Amino acid sequence: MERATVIVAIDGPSGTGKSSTSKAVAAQLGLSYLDTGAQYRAITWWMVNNGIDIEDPSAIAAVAGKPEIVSGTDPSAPTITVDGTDVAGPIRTQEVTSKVSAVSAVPEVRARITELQRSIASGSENGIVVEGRDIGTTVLPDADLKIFLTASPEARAARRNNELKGADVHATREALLKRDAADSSRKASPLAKADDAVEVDTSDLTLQQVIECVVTLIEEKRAAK
Ligand SMILES: Nc1ncnc2c1ncn2[C@@H]1O[C@H](COP(=O)(O)OP(=O)(O)O)[C@@H](O)[C@H]1O
Ligand SMILES: Nc1ccn([C@@H]2O[C@H](COP(=O)(O)OP(=O)(O)O)[C@@H](O)[C@H]2O)c(=O)n1
Repeated sequence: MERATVIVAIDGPSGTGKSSTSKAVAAQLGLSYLDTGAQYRAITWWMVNNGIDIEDPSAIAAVAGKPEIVSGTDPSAPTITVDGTDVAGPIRTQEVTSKVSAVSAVPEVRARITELQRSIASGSENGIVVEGRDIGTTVLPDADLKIFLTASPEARAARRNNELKGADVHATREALLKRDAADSSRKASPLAKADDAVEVDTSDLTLQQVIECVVTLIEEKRAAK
Protein backbone atom coordinates (compact mmCIF):
# COMPACT_ATOMS: atom_id res chain seq x y z
CA MET A 1 0.00 0.00 0.00
CA GLU A 2 1.35 3.44 -0.88
CA ARG A 3 1.86 5.62 2.16
CA ALA A 4 0.48 9.13 2.21
CA THR A 5 2.75 12.14 2.74
CA VAL A 6 2.50 13.43 6.27
CA ILE A 7 3.39 16.85 7.68
CA VAL A 8 4.07 16.90 11.42
CA ALA A 9 4.54 20.05 13.53
CA ILE A 10 6.27 19.69 16.91
CA ASP A 11 6.41 22.79 19.09
CA GLY A 12 7.28 23.60 22.68
CA PRO A 13 9.80 25.36 24.90
CA SER A 14 13.50 24.53 25.21
CA GLY A 15 14.46 21.18 26.72
CA THR A 16 11.10 19.48 26.25
CA GLY A 17 12.64 17.00 23.80
CA LYS A 18 11.59 18.46 20.44
CA SER A 19 14.88 17.89 18.58
CA SER A 20 15.64 14.41 19.89
CA THR A 21 12.07 13.24 19.40
CA SER A 22 11.65 14.80 15.94
CA LYS A 23 14.93 13.38 14.62
CA ALA A 24 14.21 9.87 15.90
CA VAL A 25 10.62 9.84 14.68
CA ALA A 26 11.58 11.14 11.23
CA ALA A 27 14.40 8.57 10.91
CA GLN A 28 12.12 5.73 11.99
CA LEU A 29 9.34 6.67 9.55
CA GLY A 30 11.48 7.75 6.58
CA LEU A 31 10.46 11.42 6.82
CA SER A 32 12.55 14.57 6.42
CA TYR A 33 13.39 16.68 9.48
CA LEU A 34 13.66 20.44 9.91
CA ASP A 35 15.08 22.15 13.01
CA THR A 36 13.67 25.69 12.74
CA GLY A 37 15.45 26.79 15.92
CA ALA A 38 18.73 26.13 14.11
CA GLN A 39 17.63 28.56 11.38
CA TYR A 40 16.92 31.31 13.92
CA ARG A 41 20.23 30.54 15.59
CA ALA A 42 21.98 30.73 12.19
CA ILE A 43 20.59 34.17 11.36
CA THR A 44 21.51 35.30 14.90
CA TRP A 45 25.06 33.99 14.42
CA TRP A 46 25.30 36.01 11.18
CA MET A 47 24.05 39.19 12.93
CA VAL A 48 26.63 38.78 15.71
CA ASN A 49 29.41 38.00 13.23
CA ASN A 50 28.59 41.08 11.19
CA GLY A 51 28.49 43.45 14.15
CA ILE A 52 24.75 44.18 13.93
CA ASP A 53 23.36 45.78 17.11
CA ILE A 54 21.09 43.08 18.56
CA GLU A 55 19.32 45.70 20.71
CA ASP A 56 18.16 47.55 17.60
CA PRO A 57 15.25 45.80 15.80
CA SER A 58 15.40 48.21 12.84
CA ALA A 59 19.09 47.44 12.28
CA ILE A 60 18.24 43.70 12.32
CA ALA A 61 15.26 44.21 10.01
CA ALA A 62 17.36 46.15 7.50
CA VAL A 63 19.72 43.20 6.90
CA ALA A 64 17.35 40.28 7.55
CA GLY A 65 17.33 39.34 3.86
CA LYS A 66 21.11 39.17 3.50
CA PRO A 67 22.35 35.81 4.85
CA GLU A 68 21.61 32.72 2.79
CA ILE A 69 20.58 29.94 5.15
CA VAL A 70 20.46 26.36 3.90
CA SER A 71 19.13 23.46 6.00
CA GLY A 72 19.86 19.80 5.22
CA THR A 73 16.81 17.73 6.19
CA ASP A 74 18.20 14.19 6.60
CA PRO A 75 17.24 13.30 10.21
CA SER A 76 20.35 11.13 10.63
CA ALA A 77 22.66 13.99 9.57
CA PRO A 78 20.95 17.39 9.71
CA THR A 79 23.09 20.28 8.46
CA ILE A 80 22.94 24.06 8.51
CA THR A 81 25.02 26.55 6.53
CA VAL A 82 25.10 30.34 6.25
CA ASP A 83 26.48 31.67 2.96
CA GLY A 84 28.08 28.26 2.45
CA THR A 85 29.76 28.08 5.89
CA ASP A 86 28.90 25.14 8.18
CA VAL A 87 27.59 26.75 11.39
CA ALA A 88 26.27 23.66 13.20
CA GLY A 89 28.80 24.20 16.04
CA PRO A 90 28.91 28.02 16.33
CA ILE A 91 25.10 28.36 16.54
CA ARG A 92 25.09 26.45 19.87
CA THR A 93 27.31 28.87 21.82
CA GLN A 94 25.98 30.65 24.93
CA GLU A 95 26.35 33.95 23.09
CA VAL A 96 24.02 32.93 20.28
CA THR A 97 21.63 31.24 22.74
CA SER A 98 21.37 34.45 24.79
CA LYS A 99 20.70 36.61 21.70
CA VAL A 100 18.44 34.43 19.56
CA SER A 101 15.15 35.51 21.19
CA ALA A 102 15.79 39.19 20.38
CA VAL A 103 16.62 38.44 16.75
CA SER A 104 13.75 36.00 16.26
CA ALA A 105 11.24 38.56 17.60
CA VAL A 106 11.86 40.87 14.61
CA PRO A 107 8.95 40.48 12.13
CA GLU A 108 11.21 40.81 9.04
CA VAL A 109 13.36 37.95 10.32
CA ARG A 110 10.31 35.78 10.95
CA ALA A 111 8.79 36.52 7.54
CA ARG A 112 11.99 35.51 5.80
CA ILE A 113 12.56 32.33 7.80
CA THR A 114 8.88 31.32 7.66
CA GLU A 115 8.93 31.50 3.87
CA LEU A 116 12.04 29.32 3.79
CA GLN A 117 10.40 26.79 6.14
CA ARG A 118 7.24 26.56 4.05
CA SER A 119 9.18 25.98 0.86
CA ILE A 120 11.24 23.21 2.52
CA ALA A 121 8.08 21.55 3.87
CA SER A 122 6.23 21.70 0.56
CA GLY A 123 9.27 20.26 -1.24
CA SER A 124 9.62 17.23 1.04
CA GLU A 125 8.73 14.07 -0.86
CA ASN A 126 7.70 11.62 1.84
CA GLY A 127 6.66 14.16 4.41
CA ILE A 128 8.49 16.01 7.13
CA VAL A 129 8.72 16.58 10.88
CA VAL A 130 9.20 20.30 11.55
CA GLU A 131 10.08 21.39 15.08
CA GLY A 132 10.03 24.86 16.60
CA ARG A 133 7.87 27.34 18.47
CA ASP A 134 5.23 28.52 15.95
CA ILE A 135 5.01 25.68 13.44
CA GLY A 136 1.49 24.54 14.36
CA THR A 137 0.15 28.08 14.86
CA THR A 138 1.75 29.98 11.98
CA VAL A 139 4.20 28.21 9.69
CA LEU A 140 2.16 25.08 8.87
CA PRO A 141 -1.36 25.64 10.23
CA ASP A 142 -2.63 22.82 7.98
CA ALA A 143 -0.16 20.21 9.31
CA ASP A 144 -1.61 16.69 9.50
CA LEU A 145 -0.53 16.36 13.11
CA LYS A 146 0.47 18.99 15.69
CA ILE A 147 2.23 18.07 18.91
CA PHE A 148 3.01 20.48 21.74
CA LEU A 149 5.68 19.15 24.10
CA THR A 150 5.95 20.48 27.66
CA ALA A 151 8.01 19.56 30.74
CA SER A 152 8.63 21.10 34.14
CA PRO A 153 11.35 23.77 34.30
CA GLU A 154 13.28 21.48 36.67
CA ALA A 155 13.25 18.55 34.22
CA ARG A 156 14.21 20.80 31.32
CA ALA A 157 17.05 22.48 33.23
CA ALA A 158 18.39 19.10 34.38
CA ARG A 159 18.38 17.80 30.78
CA ARG A 160 20.16 20.88 29.44
CA ASN A 161 22.68 20.71 32.27
CA ASN A 162 23.59 17.17 31.30
CA GLU A 163 24.73 18.61 27.97
CA LEU A 164 26.55 21.66 29.40
CA LYS A 165 29.15 19.98 31.54
CA GLY A 166 29.76 21.80 34.83
CA ALA A 167 26.99 24.38 34.36
CA ASP A 168 24.98 25.61 37.34
CA VAL A 169 21.48 24.08 37.20
CA HIS A 170 19.83 27.15 38.76
CA ALA A 171 21.44 29.48 36.23
CA THR A 172 20.38 27.12 33.42
CA ARG A 173 16.81 27.11 34.74
CA GLU A 174 16.71 30.92 34.95
CA ALA A 175 18.11 31.28 31.40
CA LEU A 176 15.50 28.82 30.06
CA LEU A 177 12.64 30.66 31.78
CA LYS A 178 13.91 34.02 30.52
CA ARG A 179 13.98 32.70 26.93
CA ASP A 180 10.49 31.13 27.34
CA ALA A 181 9.14 34.49 28.56
CA ALA A 182 10.68 36.39 25.65
CA ASP A 183 9.52 33.81 23.08
CA SER A 184 5.98 33.62 24.53
CA SER A 185 5.42 37.38 24.87
CA ARG A 186 6.68 38.64 21.50
CA LYS A 187 4.08 40.07 19.11
CA ALA A 188 5.11 38.16 15.98
CA SER A 189 3.99 34.51 16.17
CA PRO A 190 4.89 33.79 19.81
CA LEU A 191 5.59 30.35 21.27
CA ALA A 192 2.09 28.93 21.73
CA LYS A 193 0.14 25.69 21.56
CA ALA A 194 -2.18 25.50 18.54
CA ASP A 195 -5.81 24.82 19.49
CA ASP A 196 -5.71 21.52 17.62
CA ALA A 197 -2.31 20.35 18.95
CA VAL A 198 -1.92 17.25 21.14
CA GLU A 199 -0.09 18.23 24.33
CA VAL A 200 2.42 15.74 25.75
CA ASP A 201 4.06 16.42 29.13
CA THR A 202 7.46 14.72 28.89
CA SER A 203 8.61 15.42 32.49
CA ASP A 204 8.18 11.82 33.61
CA LEU A 205 8.55 10.05 30.28
CA THR A 206 11.73 8.59 28.83
CA LEU A 207 12.79 9.82 25.40
CA GLN A 208 11.87 6.37 24.04
CA GLN A 209 8.33 6.70 25.45
CA VAL A 210 7.90 10.13 23.85
CA ILE A 211 9.14 8.79 20.49
CA GLU A 212 6.71 5.85 20.67
CA CYS A 213 3.84 8.17 21.55
CA VAL A 214 4.51 10.44 18.55
CA VAL A 215 5.07 7.51 16.15
CA THR A 216 1.70 6.05 17.22
CA LEU A 217 -0.06 9.38 16.65
CA ILE A 218 1.49 9.68 13.17
CA GLU A 219 0.59 6.10 12.23
CA GLU A 220 -3.02 6.79 13.29
CA LYS A 221 -3.13 9.90 11.10
CA ARG A 222 -1.63 8.04 8.16
CA ALA A 223 -4.12 5.21 8.51
CA ALA A 224 -7.01 7.67 8.55
CA LYS A 225 -5.87 9.47 5.37
N1 LIG B 1 11.97 12.40 27.77
C1 LIG B 1 13.24 12.68 28.03
N2 LIG B 1 13.81 12.25 29.17
C2 LIG B 1 15.09 12.54 29.46
N3 LIG B 1 15.93 13.29 28.68
C3 LIG B 1 15.42 13.74 27.53
C4 LIG B 1 14.06 13.47 27.14
N4 LIG B 1 13.84 14.07 25.95
C5 LIG B 1 15.00 14.69 25.62
N5 LIG B 1 15.95 14.47 26.55
C6 LIG B 1 17.31 15.02 26.58
O1 LIG B 1 17.17 16.38 26.94
C7 LIG B 1 18.04 17.21 26.19
C8 LIG B 1 17.22 18.28 25.45
O2 LIG B 1 16.44 17.64 24.45
P1 LIG B 1 16.16 18.31 23.05
O3 LIG B 1 15.57 17.26 22.19
O4 LIG B 1 17.36 19.04 22.55
O5 LIG B 1 15.03 19.38 23.48
P2 LIG B 1 14.50 20.65 22.70
O6 LIG B 1 14.74 20.44 21.25
O7 LIG B 1 13.04 20.71 23.04
O8 LIG B 1 15.24 21.83 23.26
C9 LIG B 1 18.81 16.29 25.27
O9 LIG B 1 20.06 16.03 25.88
C10 LIG B 1 17.97 15.03 25.21
O10 LIG B 1 18.75 13.87 25.03
N1 LIG C 1 9.96 28.21 15.18
C1 LIG C 1 10.84 28.83 15.97
C2 LIG C 1 11.98 28.14 16.45
C3 LIG C 1 12.87 28.81 17.25
N2 LIG C 1 12.68 30.13 17.53
C4 LIG C 1 13.65 30.92 18.28
O1 LIG C 1 14.90 30.26 18.26
C5 LIG C 1 15.37 30.02 19.58
C6 LIG C 1 16.23 28.77 19.60
O2 LIG C 1 15.40 27.67 19.34
P1 LIG C 1 15.93 26.18 19.58
O3 LIG C 1 14.82 25.28 19.21
O4 LIG C 1 17.24 26.00 18.92
O5 LIG C 1 16.18 26.19 21.13
P2 LIG C 1 16.45 24.95 22.07
O6 LIG C 1 15.11 24.36 22.31
O7 LIG C 1 17.33 24.01 21.31
O8 LIG C 1 17.09 25.52 23.26
C7 LIG C 1 14.13 30.05 20.45
O9 LIG C 1 14.39 30.40 21.80
C8 LIG C 1 13.28 31.12 19.73
O10 LIG C 1 13.68 32.42 20.11
C9 LIG C 1 11.54 30.77 17.07
O11 LIG C 1 11.35 31.95 17.36
N3 LIG C 1 10.65 30.11 16.30
